[in-house]
Amino acid sequence: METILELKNISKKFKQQIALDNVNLTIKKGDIYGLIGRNGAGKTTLLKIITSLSKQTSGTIQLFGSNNQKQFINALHRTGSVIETPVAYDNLSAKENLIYYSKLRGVVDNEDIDKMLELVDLANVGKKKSKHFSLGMKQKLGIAIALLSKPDFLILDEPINGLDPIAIVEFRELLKKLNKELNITILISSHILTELYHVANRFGILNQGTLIEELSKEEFEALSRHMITLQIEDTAKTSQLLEQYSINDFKVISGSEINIYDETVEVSQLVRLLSDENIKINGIYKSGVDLESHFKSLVDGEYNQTQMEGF
Ligand SMILES: Nc1ncnc2c1ncn2[C@@H]1O[C@H](COP(=O)(O)OP(=O)(O)OP(=O)(O)O)[C@@H](O)[C@H]1O
Repeated sequence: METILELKNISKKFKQQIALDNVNLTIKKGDIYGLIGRNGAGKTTLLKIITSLSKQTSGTIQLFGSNNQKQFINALHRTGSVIETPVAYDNLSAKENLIYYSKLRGVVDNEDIDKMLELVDLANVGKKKSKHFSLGMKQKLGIAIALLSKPDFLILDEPINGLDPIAIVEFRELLKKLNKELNITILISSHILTELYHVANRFGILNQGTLIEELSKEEFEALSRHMITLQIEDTAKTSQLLEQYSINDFKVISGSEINIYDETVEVSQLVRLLSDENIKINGIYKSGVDLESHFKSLVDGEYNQTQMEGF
């Protein structure tokens, strides 16, 4: 899969303050990459560096495989972004804003503008000035402006911030549509993990300027699953027994431990099964980690694993 963005050892210092510390990150074509971090983690600084609004103190950026400054600038033309302040003009309507920006960028095509308004669901707002738009509408207009030059890569800084729940759902649908139908790779930041969880396929967790973890959606899903951990002496016999009782969603972790992910299985049922077969149980407990807890554990060093039953 083509690499769209590769950051190598990106660092940024503001006088004595280190805002980014050796960030390495790769985004592949087709990704919706969620960059998660608390306020002040360095998200905006990183996105500004990628889009050349700010210069890194050290490290390299490859955008669409660029190997020099000229190629990087060309690659930037394939990138659209909405970072920090909304760019729309308050006294212009959605359509007038798009006409203004398309003229500015030399890409005037009224048909395209109408399509764009339709795409972001602003086709019916008529002459309403953008200063009277809701936050969600302003965000959509910002995206429409960024899409005017038909980018292959879209960078959005906290676009979900402050939206109401319905606007969040609509916004996620829009991002999925851009990704699936227009093949746009997306980098999106947020300080709320669950906001990105439903839309992104890969995640990077930024904490105090350091990218502390990169995870795929599947890895996150595996983490958030609830499970029963069995500590027994005979994992082979236990595995056979589980299968015999159609409990197939389990994993042998070591010679003495099995994790069972099937949420319909009860601890008491397992104890009975194993006792009937004279399999010695050294320990059995239920555990689970939700996403926000995992995020918190990474940034705070606390791990919210609950031991509910054990002996
Ligand atoms: N121009 C600047 N001068 C000095 N320090 C800065 C500047 N821009 C950012 N910083 C500092 O760098 C750190 C990272 O800031 P940044 O805005 O990138 O974080 P963020 O993750 O985007 O946070 P938020 O979610 O609050 O926008 C912060 O400590 C911030 O104070």
